[in-house]
Amino acid sequence: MVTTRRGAETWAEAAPSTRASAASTRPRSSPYVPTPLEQIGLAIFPATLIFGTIFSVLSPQTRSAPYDHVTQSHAQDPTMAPSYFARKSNLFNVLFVKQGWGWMSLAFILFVLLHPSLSTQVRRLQACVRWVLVTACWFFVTQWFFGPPIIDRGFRWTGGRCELAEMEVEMGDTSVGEKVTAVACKAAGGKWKGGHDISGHVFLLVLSTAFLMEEVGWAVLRWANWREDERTVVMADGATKSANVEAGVAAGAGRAQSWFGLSGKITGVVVGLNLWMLLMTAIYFHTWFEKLTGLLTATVGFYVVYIVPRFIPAVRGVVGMPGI
Ligand SMILES: CCCCCCCC/C=C\CCCCCCCC(=O)SCCNC(=O)CCNC(=O)[C@H](O)C(C)(C)COP(=O)(O)O
Ligand SMILES: Nc1ncnc2c1ncn2[C@@H]1O[C@H](COP(=O)(O)O)[C@@H](OP(=O)(O)O)[C@H]1O
Repeated sequence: MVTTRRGAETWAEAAPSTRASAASTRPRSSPYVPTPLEQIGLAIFPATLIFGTIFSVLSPQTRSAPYDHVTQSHAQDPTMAPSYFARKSNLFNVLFVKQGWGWMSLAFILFVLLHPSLSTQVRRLQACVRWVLVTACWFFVTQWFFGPPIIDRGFRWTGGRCELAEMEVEMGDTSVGEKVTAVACKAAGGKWKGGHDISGHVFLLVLSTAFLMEEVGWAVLRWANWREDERTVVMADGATKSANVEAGVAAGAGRAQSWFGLSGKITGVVVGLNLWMLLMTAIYFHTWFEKLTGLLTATVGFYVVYIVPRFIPAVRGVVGMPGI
């Protein structure tokens, strides 16, 4: 942990050798795990899921509402649902989460275009490369993975299938059982039943929030030099150094300006709504184990895009690091 703070001017004016030696004398966090500050940010996700799950068990209103394990939800009738947020048709779900990757991407694009900390083309390009990587991760897990997405493949691997609806049985239609995606199954009138259904909502909300926290958080933190960078990286010669040694812009360069800007504030709204909806999913939907696997799947994507580059210089050369 850093014990001293430098003014923007001091840091910017210091000779590179002075900066490098200051960096090398600091106690280091490991490049293989998130920094202590990141750990606090990331702990919000399991804490929200644990709190929501405990709340759902303790709340008399939620406990007494009928729950259907096939649809992963409480009774949807407005008179029986334990809350407006327990209904899949709630506007925050339909307009926000169901288009969640779009909203996150919009906030991110605005930040990349408008925030002065991303002033160079290289920084913008590397931020976009990281967006493409997390988007590919989202796409493979929830939309398509050389056929059905990973969530639907996992459901089938764990014994799930599309169960025939009554009408299809009467009509002798057995093709419904062979549907390999949840969407196709439900559209054909079947029930997507019997397997482990990784929570797509938990996955999407955690990955998109962690992405915005990394991209906007580190950029703003270095821009304002509000707190000194704790990240460390493994160099090509194997030495571990502060990420600052690779920084193109001095920490604190924007100290005198607005730290977040309009785009940073928009990101804050998206992050706030994401966390609220994560809490709602935690309280009203899915089993605790499906929420946990949603969280773990998002954690793998986060680790690959944000931690792996810290200890593999060649990867870092392509994807860069936020704020550096
Ligand atoms: C060799 C092949 C290589 C392929 C490489 C693929 C790389 C993928 C990269 C990009 C492709 C996609 C481009 C995406 C552009 C992004 C723009 C958007 O954001 S799309 C519009 C908004 N749509 C969404 O946000 C949908 C979000 N919803 C979901 O993901 C799901 O509905 C859910 C996870 C919320 C859960 O669904 P549910 O049905 O279970 O409730
Ligand atoms: N916070 C939330 N608000 C409303 N519906 C939610 C929700 N979290 C999950 N759901 C619903 O619960 C089901 C399982 O979600 P997921 O697997 O993505 O976590 C989905 O139903 P539908 O697919 O019928 O819309 C989804 O819409």
